[in-house]
Amino acid sequence: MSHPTTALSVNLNKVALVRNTRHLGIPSVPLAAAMCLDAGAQGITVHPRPDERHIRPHDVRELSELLRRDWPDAEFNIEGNPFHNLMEFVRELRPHQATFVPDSEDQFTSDHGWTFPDDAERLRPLIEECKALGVRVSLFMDPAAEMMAGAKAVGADRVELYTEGYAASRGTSRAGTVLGLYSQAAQAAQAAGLEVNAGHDLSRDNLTDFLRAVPGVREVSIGHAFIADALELGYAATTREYLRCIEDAR
Ligand SMILES: CC(=O)[C@@H](O)[C@H](O)COP(=O)(O)O
Ligand SMILES: NCC(=O)COP(=O)(O)O
Repeated sequence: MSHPTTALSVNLNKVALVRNTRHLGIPSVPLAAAMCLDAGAQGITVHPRPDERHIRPHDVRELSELLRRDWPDAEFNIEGNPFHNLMEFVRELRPHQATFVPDSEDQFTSDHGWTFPDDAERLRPLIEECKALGVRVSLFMDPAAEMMAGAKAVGADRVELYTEGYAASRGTSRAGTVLGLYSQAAQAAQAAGLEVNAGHDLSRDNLTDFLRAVPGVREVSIGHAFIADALELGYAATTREYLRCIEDAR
């Protein structure tokens, strides 16, 4: 049985970060989205952090409108902490997917996932609200196989495996062991009835090996390395390169 291809969702945080360093409106976040989608990306991800260091509320609204109008088959994934500002965007814009991330307001970058059973009861009503609005819920998780049943029990549709640990292990003596943790976590999630996404520090150098080792990943959301590559190659060529990395894993 042929498995669905892993979707590429381009995270545009770092386009907004550069844009915010002048009052000129360039580089354009919507134009970056259009060029990546035109080149074949299946979705767009943003993480509108409360301090607005990069993606700002107007970016989220403009992208939601752009995708609805011009790219109805593309998915819009909004990431954030549901106890901070994420739910306002979910209620207003009803994206295809909300990715719950347990970041503090001033966090340098995302660096850990939810834990179960600790986080279950406070997450449950917000997950129920998202699903009642027709929004798929993905929980940002460390590769902990033992946590996946808890993620399912609280009502999540998907988990997003936090892949910084995988990226950092590449080229070390722990690489095989660490990759095995991700494979086990993905299998445990799928056995529990969850679908699996992945993201953080994925790149052209590490993506194919990850997808070959970790079965059935539905979506990878990639931003930092993608935008760094796009500074050299352009959005369209970079999108094609990442789609090739995904295809090479099939
Ligand atoms: C949740 C995650 O790992 C990333 O999607 C996150 O958006 C990165 O945030 P920064 O781009 O602010 O580092
Ligand atoms: N969820 C991961 C994401 O959207 C982008 O993470 P990164 O590629 O910027 O590390």
